Amino acid sequence: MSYDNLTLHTDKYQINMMYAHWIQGSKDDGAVFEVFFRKLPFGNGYAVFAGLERVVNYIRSLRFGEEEISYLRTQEESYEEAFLEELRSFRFTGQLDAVPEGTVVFPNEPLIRVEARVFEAHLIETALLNFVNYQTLIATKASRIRQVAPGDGLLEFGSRRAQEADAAVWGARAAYIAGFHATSNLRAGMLFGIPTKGTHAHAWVQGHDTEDEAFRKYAEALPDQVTLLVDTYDTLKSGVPAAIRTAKLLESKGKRMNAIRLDSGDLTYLSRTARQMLDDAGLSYVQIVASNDLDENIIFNLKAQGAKIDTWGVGTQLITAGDQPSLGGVYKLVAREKGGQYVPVIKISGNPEKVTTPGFKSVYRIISRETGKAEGDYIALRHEKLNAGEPIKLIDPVHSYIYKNIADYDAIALLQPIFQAGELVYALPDLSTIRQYHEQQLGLFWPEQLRKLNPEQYRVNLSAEAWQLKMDLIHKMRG
Ligand SMILES: Nc1ncnc2c1ncn2[C@@H]1O[C@H](COP(=O)(O)OP(=O)(O)OP(=O)(O)O)[C@@H](O)[C@H]1O
Ligand SMILES: O=P(O)(O)OC[C@H]1O[C@H](OP(=O)(O)OP(=O)(O)O)[C@H](O)[C@@H]1O
Ligand SMILES: O=C(O)c1cccnc1
Repeated sequence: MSYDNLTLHTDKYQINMMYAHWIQGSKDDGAVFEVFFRKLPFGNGYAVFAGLERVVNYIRSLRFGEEEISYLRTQEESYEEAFLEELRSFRFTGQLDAVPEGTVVFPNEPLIRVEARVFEAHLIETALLNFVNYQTLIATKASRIRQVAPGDGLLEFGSRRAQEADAAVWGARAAYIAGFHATSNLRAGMLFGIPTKGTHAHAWVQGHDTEDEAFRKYAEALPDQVTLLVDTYDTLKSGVPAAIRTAKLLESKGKRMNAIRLDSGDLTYLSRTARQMLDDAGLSYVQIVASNDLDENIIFNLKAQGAKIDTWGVGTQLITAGDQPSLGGVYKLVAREKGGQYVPVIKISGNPEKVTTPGFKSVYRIISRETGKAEGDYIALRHEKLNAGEPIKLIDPVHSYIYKNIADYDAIALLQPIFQAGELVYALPDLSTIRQYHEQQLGLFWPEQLRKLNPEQYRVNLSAEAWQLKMDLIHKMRG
């Protein structure tokens, strides 16, 4: 059995719908789907889009092999052999547009747009959402952590607590995009080129007769990498003094110890006292790393309390997005081919926030030329042309009485072509480029929109035409 083929990483209902389209002869009809989420996680004011690289790899390697076909045969008696046969030559032949990874994104705007044969478009829903929901969630969590410790070192330590191996490595990557500096996971480092870092565990200290011996042996083995975990027995009475002795030993060999790590207790008190002890010993260059179930709220509080911590090791709460472990991204049909033309479709809900916005759409970030800041995102129908300089009206999609006119702006198209006619046309940027791009993205927004608590809402707006289409379809379907 191969663990690597993700083609059946889909919900059975997708294959059922593909089969039903195949039966009724509509499998080649075009369909347009959009990926978007409705609500920002963690009460944050923005999200950080991630997951595209995985989506690209997935789309490129979609294949129903012998194993997949044989398995499907056992799962549904109705599936005719000719259908299974058709799957053998299945390839993604459609168009996929997406916002680049690292883009700051908001609710209800298309992050990925898929235009493909309905046969193909159905299959990929589950995997696309799986990748994008998780990675965007973790990048957003990492971004919040970064916001509270902008000048400090941030290490991703989550692998052991992650929801399995894929989450560990793709989560480490998402955290790096959003500003973490390194991961402890070597596979993530190898796969993606993320810098790696590591200290040592309590087991190293427990595995020796004394803390002094443990620290000395460790320092002898890795003299240029010495960060010592000082809380195994008693942080201030034995750990820090033993670390100081080890640092002095290193100094006598012309080396400098990197840091100590605190992993329990009151991190403010311990870090302040340890800082003083290190400074008094002439070791002001030795830094302090802290870990222990940290998240953005604890780090914010520790900093407010005056903790003297240079680097934060963050595991569980980051990699599992502990306070909100899923992003509710969805994949919705917005247009379908009928008689050779695309017609817009809508999904109506009693909850106005959940009514989808129909039609084949584009999304632009409207940047004020005066301030250089983003004024709002603007969703328009594909055929609408934005002529820079011509005033546009930004209408709130739910409350149409909320609008603003804007004239002096630049409009940046957020969706980039990734696949055209099934061919990859996008050069995947390397990770450091994505990270820099994310940093630039943050510069487009005001601090009020980026703050962690009760941020100012950034608006995603509809064009007048897109808004009218939505109203017309609501009235039509309500009949
Ligand atoms: N000064 C502080 N203010 C707020 N939170 C803190 C402070 N110091 C530590 N914390 C956090 O409080 C929690 C304390 O964890 P816990 O109750 O498990 O204690 P511990 O000292 O880690 O004990 P253990 O030895 O079991 O690991 C951790 O999430 C830690 O990051
Ligand atoms: O607390 P997190 O944010 O999840 O960060 C990762 C944790 O993993 C390690 O603890 P663990 O008890 O697993 O092993 P150890 O013996 O190395 O401390 C490390 O010491 C951190 O406390
Ligand atoms: O290197 C470390 O200190 C580390 C790595 C993983 C988890 N906790 C700590």
